[in-house]
Parts: sequence; C-alpha cells; structure tokens
Amino acid sequence: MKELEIYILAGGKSSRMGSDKGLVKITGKPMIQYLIESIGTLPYPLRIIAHDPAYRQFDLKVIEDTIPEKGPLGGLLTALTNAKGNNVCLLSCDMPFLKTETLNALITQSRENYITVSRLKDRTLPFPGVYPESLISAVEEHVVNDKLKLQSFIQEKPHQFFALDERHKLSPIEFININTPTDIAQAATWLKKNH
Ligand SMILES: Nc1nc2c(ncn2[C@@H]2O[C@H](COP(=O)(O)OP(=O)(O)OP(=O)(O)O)[C@@H](O)[C@H]2O)c(=O)[nH]1
Repeated sequence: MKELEIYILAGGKSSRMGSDKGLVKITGKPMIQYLIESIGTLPYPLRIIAHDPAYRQFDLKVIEDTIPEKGPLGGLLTALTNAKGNNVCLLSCDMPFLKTETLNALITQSRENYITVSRLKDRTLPFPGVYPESLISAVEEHVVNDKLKLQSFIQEKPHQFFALDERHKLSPIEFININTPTDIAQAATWLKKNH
C-alpha cells in the first residue's frame, strides 16, 4: 500500500542568502530546525535532501540528490526515488514556520495520482506539496532534459489546490520564504513580537 514520506529540500545554491540557508540561524536556531520540530510530530517518515553533511546534526536521514544541481525538480526526483513507490510530501527549508496543522490539512486533502499544492495571491506554491509516486518517470524525463521549472511541471500534470478551511487560522508568516539576510532579520523581529 502507498504511504506518505516527507522530504525537506535543502540542497539549493542559497545565492541570495550567501550561505546554506537551512542552517542560517533565526534567534539562535537553524532555520530548518523550526520545521523539523513542528513537522517531526506528524506520523510520517521525515528526511532531508541536502549535500552539506552539516545537516546530519538533526538526527534525520540526509540524502544527496540523485542528479545534483537540478533545482527543486531534481529534489523531487530524489524524493520519489528514495520513497520507492510511496507518495512524497515536499517541504522547503526556507519556509520554517509552516504549522503542523496546516500541513496535516493539506495532506488530508491529497488525492491519489494528483499533485496537491497551495495557491496564494494567484501564485502556485510548490511547497508544501504532495506529489504522487506515479510521477516518477515524468519527473525523471524533465530532469534529464533540463526542463527544470517546477511550476510548469505542476501545471502540466493533474493537480488540485489545497483549500484552507475557514476555521483554520493561517498565521501570516507560515508561507513566507526566507531567502536573504534581510528576511532573517524580519523573521527574528516577528518571532520576538509574537512568541
Ligand atoms: N535537494 C535540492 N534542493 C534544492 C535544489 N535547488 C533548490 N532546492 C531547494 O528548493 C527550495 C527553493 O529553492 P530556491 O530558493 O528557489 O533556490 P536556492 O538555490 O536554494 O536559493 P537561491 O540561490 O537564493 O535562489 C529550497 O528549500 C532549496 O534548498 C537542488 O538542486 N536540490
């Protein structure tokens, strides 16, 4: 039977941050650790896809990309290859404040053979997203041929959008990407005010 495995992508270039962004600290804690501490409470295997061995400090399995430097779509290929027939949920290390309840609601709405992603202000967000195992050969074909735009890949394949229940309170910071040192400073200010 197909199950779900969660993979945090942390294998990008971090050119805007200037150093490996998942490991950059926000008020003393590596960005990715916020995500691990919340999402790690869900009953699914949790793994990191990264090339920096420093990610081993979090006591999770760290996997290197099957084909390096292919961006998030390459990360998806790595996740699907490792999941060996299971569906995968992809998270991004630069979205550290995603809440367990929000991700759980998205996972609950996922459907067999469909990609389930969010839509915010007319933009499709590839993370958090659930990607079915049936996509593996299509993903491989895209990666091998350097068709690396994950957004376009999603548009081409059967997909649905996660609908937030009106009872669910989405915190304004949950879907925020932290890409630059300025973003780190703003997130730290937000955390100090709200926690
Ligand atoms: N495993 C893996 N993850 C990646 C790869 N490229 C990007 N990611 C991850 O995908 C998410 C979104 O990445 P981006 O912010 O678009 O790219 P980035 O290279 O990390 O950062 P910039 O160089 O500043 O654009 C982040 O969690 C990255 O760590 C890759 O080649 N492999």
